[in-house]
Amino acid sequence: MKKARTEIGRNIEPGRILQESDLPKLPYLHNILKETLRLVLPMQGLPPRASSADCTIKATTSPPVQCSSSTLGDAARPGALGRSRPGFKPERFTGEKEEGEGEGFTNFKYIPFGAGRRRCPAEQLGFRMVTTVVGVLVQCFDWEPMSEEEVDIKGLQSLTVPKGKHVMAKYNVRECMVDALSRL
Ligand code: HEM
Repeated sequence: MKKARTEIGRNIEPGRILQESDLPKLPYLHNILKETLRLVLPMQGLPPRASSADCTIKATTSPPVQCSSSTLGDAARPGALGRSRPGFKPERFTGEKEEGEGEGFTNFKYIPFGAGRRRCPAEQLGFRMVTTVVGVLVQCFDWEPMSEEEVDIKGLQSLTVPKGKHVMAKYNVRECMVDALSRL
């Protein structure tokens, strides 16, 4: 949060609430969202797929088949960027590369929006909406957890993944943003 706030402070004029058009200036904030989606997928399963004709992949042909839903949670398989890599580290999406990581995380190692033809058509929209909201919350308010307990990130089983346990936090409007917020 401190790093995001520093980035916002450096790039947005004092007292102005950030907006969507500022996002290109806030790459660290964007990386926070990417890292969050790596660790906690809002949608765990993909809709089931069925092929309507024979399908040949590398010399193996299979007949039309209904595939069960593959889970995005499989992103935790070896070599992928899933939860097997612990720790919250937005920097992994920038220059600091670990083995197998890098620009864009290709080879299906990072697929919170699915992959292929049916991938989420609103990836850009979703990212921009959520990044703007999180950016404004960080810019305008001081946040404190209500307890020292580690946040339980487990979600409930469902198509999207509502949190099992709500996160309780206290917030205060930051002095420097009072005017801007009162003009809304
Ligand atoms: C952070 C936000 C979002 C995430 C993580 C997300 C994730 C996903 C995933 C994993 C899929 C399944 C892809 C597949 O089957 O391969 C999907 C599909 C889809 N999403 Fe999103 N999504 C997000 C936001 C949105 C928003 C804001 C919209 C609409 C305004 C949207 C519209 C759709 C639609 C229409 C599909 C079905 C695409 C198809 O079957 O061809 N999504 N999304």
